Amino acid sequence: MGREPNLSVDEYLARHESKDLLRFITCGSVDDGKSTLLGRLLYDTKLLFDDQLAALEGDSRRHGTQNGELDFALLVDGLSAEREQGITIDVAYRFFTTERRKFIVADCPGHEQYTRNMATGASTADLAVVLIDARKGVLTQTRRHTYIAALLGIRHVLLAVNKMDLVGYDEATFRAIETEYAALAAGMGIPQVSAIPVSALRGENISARATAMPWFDGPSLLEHLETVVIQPPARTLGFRLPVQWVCRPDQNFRGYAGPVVAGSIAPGDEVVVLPGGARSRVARIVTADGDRTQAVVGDAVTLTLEDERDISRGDVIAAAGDPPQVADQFAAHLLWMDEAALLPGRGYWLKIGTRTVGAQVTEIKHKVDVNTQEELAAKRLELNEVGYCNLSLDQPVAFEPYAACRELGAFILIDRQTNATVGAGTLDFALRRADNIHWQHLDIDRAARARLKGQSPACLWFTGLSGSGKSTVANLVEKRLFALGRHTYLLDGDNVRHGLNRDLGFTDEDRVENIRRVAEVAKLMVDAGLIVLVSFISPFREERRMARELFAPGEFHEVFVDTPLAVCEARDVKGLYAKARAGGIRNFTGIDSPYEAPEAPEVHLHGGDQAPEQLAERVIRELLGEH
Ligand SMILES: Nc1ncnc2c1ncn2[C@@H]1O[C@H](COP(=O)(O)OS(=O)(=O)O)[C@@H](OP(=O)(O)O)[C@H]1O
Ligand SMILES: Nc1ncnc2c1ncn2[C@@H]1O[C@H](COP(=O)(O)OP(=O)(O)O)[C@@H](O)[C@H]1O
Repeated sequence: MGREPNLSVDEYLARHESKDLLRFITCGSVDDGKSTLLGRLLYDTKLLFDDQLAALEGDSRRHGTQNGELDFALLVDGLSAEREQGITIDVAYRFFTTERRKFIVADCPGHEQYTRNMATGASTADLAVVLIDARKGVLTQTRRHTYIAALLGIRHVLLAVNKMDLVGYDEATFRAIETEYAALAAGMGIPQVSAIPVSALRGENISARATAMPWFDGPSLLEHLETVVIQPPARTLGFRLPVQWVCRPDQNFRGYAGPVVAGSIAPGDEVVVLPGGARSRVARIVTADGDRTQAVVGDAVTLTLEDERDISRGDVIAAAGDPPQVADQFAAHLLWMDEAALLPGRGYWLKIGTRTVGAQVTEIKHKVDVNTQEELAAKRLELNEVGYCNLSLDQPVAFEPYAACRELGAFILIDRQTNATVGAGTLDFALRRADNIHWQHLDIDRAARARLKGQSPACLWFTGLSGSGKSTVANLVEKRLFALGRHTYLLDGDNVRHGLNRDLGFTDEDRVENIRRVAEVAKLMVDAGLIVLVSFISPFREERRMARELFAPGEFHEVFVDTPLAVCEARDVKGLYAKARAGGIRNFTGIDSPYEAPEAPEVHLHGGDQAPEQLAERVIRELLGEH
């Protein structure tokens, strides 16, 4: 048992390579006796110490592509990519081993504020140990833990009914909890539950069978962990390999390296590369130990193909006869992990497999109360909340429903500005809505329209606090352009909010949608050949970036009307600042709603220092290129 001291990591890996690996998560709180249970388990099996685990992690990352099953990269990959992204979600991974199996246990705190930690641990786990205090029975947190485990695709639960010593090792108490929990788990789609009565404190039924509970003839907790058979999902998929990198050591060799996440492959097999759709056959399966005649799930290999194909990181190489679907719109569960709420319509990076694409949540169908599984209406998701959402990606990706394949069905969302992992989710199915809508080709194109008007279409995007002078300056600029014979249109926040956007208020999510719509309108108008002036507070950097990306390079000019809050407040033409200060308006920009100043605007106007005419002149010079 355990790891003999003085054994090098390489020797250790070699010796234990052949044993299979069980990843599990422990759910429960300190009060349930989780620490005692884990402590005892690790003590009884003479755990591998944490610093050695750290060394092992480092080592297996260096040797990462070798065919070893002991791929610790998985610990930091998948949903825990937040490490790469620079935020730490506290999940303690422990490693131990017995004669029969190797184990990785993710020990996550149990309270509701740690839901995201639990999800991180659960995302790579095969089994969950759910702890219950025999005196308390099934609690709200039991429901929550089971729901998160089920959401993250865990199909096996070991229900450890702990503190049996405190209920006199009473069988009826145990059976009642077992029955109640079985119904709960079945309702959440967990097919396999094994209940075991234990006393972590007394060591009853932990590694050795209990003597105090002769009525229980099942295995001890450790025996169960050592012997439980983890069934793969029902449908066995064809070959899938997400390309991690393209290996080109010289002109003669081009290999595609990555993990085999489903199926198997042999030289000569026909493959398709997705999302592009190119086809070829496998020429060689290359590993550090030489060529192979076959690669199967769990292997990390490098493939070469018979034909030269344009393949890059993020593509999926798949069995030609049984490929995954490709789509850009999905229904998905999403667990929000960031202090700042998820805002539908905002752009995030989405990472699935080895691919990263731009993405938006287009709609929150409902959020799910993690404690009761009640479905509630929601316009945003706060930290640790779960929502069922529609997702829209900027480009199509190859995917599998999470229930069929975790590696191609799990995704994370990354904030585009901070690079932090802000959400993690599971794809349910592709939405077919966009399939039958094609971009209509028009013979009169934007260049033709612009030529007729004799001007270069552009978007002048004014941003700044309320009262900063956006409308005043934009208005002057439009008059000047009009006098010069230019075709223009001014979109003003106050006006657009009376019509197109009359359904929107001033919450963060409504402002995101406000800006998204007006940016799309501005884009159409630029397409029509106009010089469009947009005058909206547009307080968030992310949405201004989104607007900018809708236009061709050089077409979008961000004009920051930088007037100090005190000046705007002193002007207070509409009396709104006074109202906001008095508490009469909530979410007022600059008072109790943020304004994120532009970092690199094309034009930076100091609205408190210069007259509107001078400011307008600077904008005209920027637009007409007379600097
Ligand atoms: N809570 C709150 N916060 C900010 N502004 C408020 C608010 N409530 C009403 N108003 C008035 O609405 C105008 C801003 O609308 P916008 O569409 O430009 O705002 S945003 O871009 O969606 O943030 C803004 O007009 P301007 O003064 O022209 O900027 C205000 O007059
Ligand atoms: N550069 C400036 N100097 C002095 N007053 C200004 C200047 N720009 C605008 N104002 C005045 O400030 C008030 C608010 O301007 P407005 O254009 O309505 O701001 P916004 O559209 O950003 O809310 C108006 O009364 C306007 O006359």
